[in-house]
Amino acid sequence: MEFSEWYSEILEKAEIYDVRYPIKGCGVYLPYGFKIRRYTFEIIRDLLDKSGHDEALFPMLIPEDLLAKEAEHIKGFEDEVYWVTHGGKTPLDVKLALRPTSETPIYYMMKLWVKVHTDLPIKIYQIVNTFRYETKHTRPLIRLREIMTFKEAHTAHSTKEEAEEQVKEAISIYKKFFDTLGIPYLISKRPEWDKFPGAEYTMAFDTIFPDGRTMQIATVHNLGQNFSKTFEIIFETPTGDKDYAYQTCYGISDRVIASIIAIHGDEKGLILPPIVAPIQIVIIPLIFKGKEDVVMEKAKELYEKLKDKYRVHIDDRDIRPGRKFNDWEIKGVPLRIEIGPKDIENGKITLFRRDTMEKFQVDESELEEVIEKTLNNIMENIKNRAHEKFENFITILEDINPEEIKKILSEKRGVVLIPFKEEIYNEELENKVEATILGETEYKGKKYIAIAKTY
Ligand SMILES: Nc1ncnc2c1ncn2[C@@H]1O[C@H](COS(=O)(=O)NC(=O)[C@@H](N)CS)[C@@H](O)[C@H]1O
Repeated sequence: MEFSEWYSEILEKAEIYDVRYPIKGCGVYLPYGFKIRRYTFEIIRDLLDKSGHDEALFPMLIPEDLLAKEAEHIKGFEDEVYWVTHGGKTPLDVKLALRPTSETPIYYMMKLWVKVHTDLPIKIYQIVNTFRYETKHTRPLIRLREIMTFKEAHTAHSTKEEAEEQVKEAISIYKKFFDTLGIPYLISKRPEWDKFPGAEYTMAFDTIFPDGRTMQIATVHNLGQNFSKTFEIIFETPTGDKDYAYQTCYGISDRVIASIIAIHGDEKGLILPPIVAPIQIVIIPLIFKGKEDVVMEKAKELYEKLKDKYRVHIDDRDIRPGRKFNDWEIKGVPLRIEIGPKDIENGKITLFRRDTMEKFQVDESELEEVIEKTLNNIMENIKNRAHEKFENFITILEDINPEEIKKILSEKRGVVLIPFKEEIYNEELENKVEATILGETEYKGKKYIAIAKTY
């Protein structure tokens, strides 16, 4: 089945997301999908909190003059901003933008907070919805008009060096985040013509979807003093001089959820990394006539034993076991316990792991140890599989050959790496190869220009 068809179907069949909301580019997180989102963003919250960031919350509405303050920024977003023009029947004297991203409201406030160098650094983030009137093809969780899970971090520093260090810290935080989820990535410095509006430079994480196209799943921007000069975020230095703050910002969105689904799934459905699985272990009682009680009793006993350590669920619906197996395989539940009368007699437990679809038996006495090992092994296995597929999508060429690059990108797809050469690194290279220049990247110790067809 073609990837985008598989992707749309799995969102519905695994009850993750409902696209039928009556606004294009907007959709609904169903409870199962919402839990995946919650566990996923708990990981990034934890990483940010443990590296000195504080979570905050800013208004969604931005007055027109504020949004337009930084020339590059508004130029980059003016075609994508949603405007509020009325309060009820009353026309507003100042149009209000629905935040496409929150540099302007946050930096307006930072001006009020920052006076002396000891007020710095500021390292805050928020996880909110943002709005972009995307004109390209919208896709659920991939290209939204209401970006429902937009984690944006914004920092301000008293030296250029510290801001540079912050960019490095943000990159390492995202590396840990995607490594924890088993999502492979290539880190590139975006070309000048494709950096974030108002930034000095943009570092981006791109992954490769099953259809061979790349997806930008995170970005880190060094803003220099562009915004602090516009917003007058001025501080007194230790020597009593005045200087403008040095800033960075970095963001991820629902695309992380889309990547978990797309990269780890198989033809059967989702395969969820245990760390984000709403149900990590599902217990299926195999009910045989006259043995209902003994089986249910054992199922409940196992549930009690596991429930404090794992997210475990007993599927006691009155339907055939095969139906239950199918439902939970589609939903990507990493581990299944099947419990029937014969097993109980022999003190055995049958386990099924979703990633390899293999069934195996263990003595009840070793169940907990085997569960812990198997869940860890599932994570390792799906991460290795994802990296293998990712590496297979990368083609290194000795030199630039537009025809060969076009051929690779239309047949094999993925990312083409050509040795970095300043003289060819410009916008017309994109036209020559009829693809996107992701940027300059380090790959296995060498510097390349990365080229791909992207989402
Ligand atoms: N329309 C969209 N739908 C879903 N995700 C999006 C959309 N537009 C951007 N993103 C994701 O949001 C991330 C951050 O967006 S951004 O424009 O690159 N950067 C910012 O807005 C900066 N303020 C850092 S938060 C992108 O890397 C991309 O992964």
